[in-house]
Amino acid sequence: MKTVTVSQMKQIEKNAAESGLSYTQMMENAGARAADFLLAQTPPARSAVVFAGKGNNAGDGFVAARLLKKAGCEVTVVLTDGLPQTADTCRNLEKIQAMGIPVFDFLEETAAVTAQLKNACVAVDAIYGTGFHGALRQSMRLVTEVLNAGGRSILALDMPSGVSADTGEVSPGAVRATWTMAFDSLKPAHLLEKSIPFCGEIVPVDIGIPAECHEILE
Ligand SMILES: NC(=O)C1=CN([C@@H]2O[C@H](COP(=O)(O)OP(=O)(O)OC[C@H]3O[C@@H](n4cnc5c(N)ncnc54)[C@H](OP(=O)(O)O)[C@@H]3O)[C@@H](O)[C@H]2O)[C@@H](O)CC1
Ligand SMILES: [K+]
Repeated sequence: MKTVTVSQMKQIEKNAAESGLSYTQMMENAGARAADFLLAQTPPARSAVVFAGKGNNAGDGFVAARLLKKAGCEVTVVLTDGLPQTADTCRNLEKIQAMGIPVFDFLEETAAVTAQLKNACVAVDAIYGTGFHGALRQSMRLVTEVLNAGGRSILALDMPSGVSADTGEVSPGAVRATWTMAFDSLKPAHLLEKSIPFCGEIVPVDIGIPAECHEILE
């Protein structure tokens, strides 16, 4: 798997979209790989709490939540940043709501979230992916503190939230993942000394982007 910057990744996704693989399908594939991974653990995940932000990273998390639920896993979703801001992510939130998956708002229902997390086998970090920049806000650090507490396994989607993909800069309060699933390509932060401890084990996954869409890198 190659290493690409965030802007190169955007170009690769654009090439994929132009070649017929929609952004919606890429999100579906990313979330499906995450669900498959958790179900393939020994023992398979029986309960999961998915922490979701407002960008496309959250959309991947909603897809994973839906597919985990379909496979019989008990799933709860926690919105950490209010309602989603991208069309695909909104559509995927609607789907999980239609399935009856409980959706909590972290700020309004912190106690309920903490209780759900206590009983969960695994947490999924779908707060920020490659779109993260700067530092985690103080209010978000309360979220990541709860997520990081308790010694439960954490699967970070694409990036642990609070880590900048291009530079590996780690914001105070960043998520400390057990595994980080790298979608399509590695990002610099997956390989940098300062961010590696926050990524845990890197799990590279194919989200269906054809090889020729990477030709900008040749
Ligand atoms: N392209 C695709 O279709 C595919 C993408 N995929 C997935 O999407 C991910 C990238 O998605 P994304 O570009 O939407 O960015 P994401 O990481 O969700 O976050 C953006 C949001 O966070 C916000 N924000 C950032 N920093 C912040 C801060 N310090 N404090 C507060 N807010 C902050 C930012 O706000 P803004 O910068 O606009 O102020 C914006 O609202 C990628 O990693 C992969 O998982 C896959 O599904 C495959 C198909
Ligand atoms: K993430």
